[in-house]
Amino acid sequence: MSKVLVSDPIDQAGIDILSQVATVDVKTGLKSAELIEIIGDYDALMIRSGTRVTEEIIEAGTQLKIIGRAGVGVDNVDVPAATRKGIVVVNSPEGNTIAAAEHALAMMLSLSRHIPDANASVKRGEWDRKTFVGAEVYKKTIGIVGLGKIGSHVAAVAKAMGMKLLAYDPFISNERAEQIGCQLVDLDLLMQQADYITLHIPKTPETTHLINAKTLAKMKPTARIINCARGGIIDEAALAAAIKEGKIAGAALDVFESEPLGESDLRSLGKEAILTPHLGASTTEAQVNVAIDVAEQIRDVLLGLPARSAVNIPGLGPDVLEELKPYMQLAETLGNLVGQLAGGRVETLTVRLQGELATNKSQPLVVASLKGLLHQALRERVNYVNANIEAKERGIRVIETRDASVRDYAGSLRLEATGTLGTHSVTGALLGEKEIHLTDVDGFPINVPPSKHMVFTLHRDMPGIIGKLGSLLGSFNVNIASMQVGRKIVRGDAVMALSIDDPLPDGILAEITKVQGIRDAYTVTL
Ligand SMILES: NC(=O)C1=CN([C@@H]2O[C@H](COP(=O)(O)OP(=O)(O)OC[C@H]3O[C@@H](n4cnc5c(N)ncnc54)[C@H](O)[C@@H]3O)[C@@H](O)[C@H]2O)C=CC1
Ligand SMILES: O=C(O)CCC(=O)C(=O)O
Repeated sequence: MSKVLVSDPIDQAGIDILSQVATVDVKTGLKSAELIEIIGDYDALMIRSGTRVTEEIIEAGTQLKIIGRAGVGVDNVDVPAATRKGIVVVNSPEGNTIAAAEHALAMMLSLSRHIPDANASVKRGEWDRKTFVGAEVYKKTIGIVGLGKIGSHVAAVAKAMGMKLLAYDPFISNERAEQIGCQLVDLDLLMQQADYITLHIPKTPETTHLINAKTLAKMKPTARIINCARGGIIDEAALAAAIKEGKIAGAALDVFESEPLGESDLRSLGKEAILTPHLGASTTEAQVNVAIDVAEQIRDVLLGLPARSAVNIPGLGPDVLEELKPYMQLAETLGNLVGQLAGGRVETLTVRLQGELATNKSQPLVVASLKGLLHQALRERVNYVNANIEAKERGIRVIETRDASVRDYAGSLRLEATGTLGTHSVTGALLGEKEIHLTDVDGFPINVPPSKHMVFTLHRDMPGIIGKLGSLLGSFNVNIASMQVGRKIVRGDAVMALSIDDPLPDGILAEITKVQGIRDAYTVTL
């Protein structure tokens, strides 16, 4: 049975799902060295923001197949290191969207009405109404940095509260921003005009210290800034100084450069600053959502199925996966088949999306084709994560083409492999949405479902040849399950595809090619 390590607190709903397929150990608060010591025993690691998954941990995780982040940000995982090792990294892109957005909005209202400090003063026995005079958000301007899932929800609620919306997000179109009711502006203008600035961007090298002494200096003295995204996007020392010097009115922070927050100037600030201990996703609902979302993906990957929200599989989002899943299986099967027909080292793989398939994203199908192609060489070491890298390292050139005019089947996929031993091609389609059929081998039309063990021959279409091959296989006790011949012209060249019950015993392929009229023979195991 597989083993899963859960190294941060995760809702029981997730543990229950993992337990269906694995032994689950929950060990929270581990130091890095302790994690390195035990990670080698586990097939999967499930974390929240408390575990930093470094390259060292990934190197020590020799059995690891998947790292599941029960949340959005994967900045605490060395994703490139995981990708190099073929480890899938998944997250829960939407499970805590509402929780994080509501926390940011709660921070904005708390800041404008001094709720935390007013509450603390009443609890101390005071009744001070003058100190806590606040400001309304109605008709004020909110500047949203990052108009993704969380930023968009913040926008919708802020709009309903009567706020004017500005947004900075270089990756969002004006049309999308308009739909949300936001005016897209550059960061400078947003910093200058907003009364409340709220950050909803990932932490990347580009966003680290995006908000610094220089950008803070552009804010109005009455403006406040909220960070419920990631610590380190704001330069904390510069922020504390700006508040102390009265250059801005305040800040609310849920996330910090170093967590838990240690000694910091931020802690000495008064009611102008509100600090929470990374609570953005801490609602009962969000924790159930993310635990289920990520546990289901870990379960699927441990069962050999693809994950719906892998962050290190190019182009494979949940919607794409849903639509392309059966075609990915087709691509993988064809890749495996053409790789075996090609035999030697493959130098070029041409992936052609045909018919209706031509309008789809090609990247996931290319990755699946490469996974199949490399299967003979790498077995389970190749997966959707590292197939591209492995192909590149082997110098395999990938050419993607499309031909929407091919109409034999609704959608079909053609792979052509050129290598040291020549060129071979296979085409396949789905019948009844899921059933894979080979529709062409080396340019000869056929229509057979692939089976585990197959023999293909290239032969002359002439009387008696099928009988001779059948007798030969029979004499070696090889049972033929099905057989089909594909030809272009009568008595010309033809391809025969045979499904056999067991692997072809050693030495028989050479015997087959001795049959008069048979030029080439190949055996494959899929
Ligand atoms: N405090 C907490 O507990 C939580 C924090 N988060 C944080 O919130 C962040 C945002 O989450 P989502 O909205 O779900 O992500 P998302 O991916 O839907 O949206 C992020 C947006 O940021 C934009 N962006 C990227 N780089 C940018 C840049 N340099 N300047 C401006 N915009 C940029 C993207 O175009 C995208 O629209 C996450 O990356 C995570 O770090 C998420 C959940 C909970
Ligand atoms: O796991 C958590 O509580 C933090 C959530 C978070 O920061 C995220 O989802 O990016």
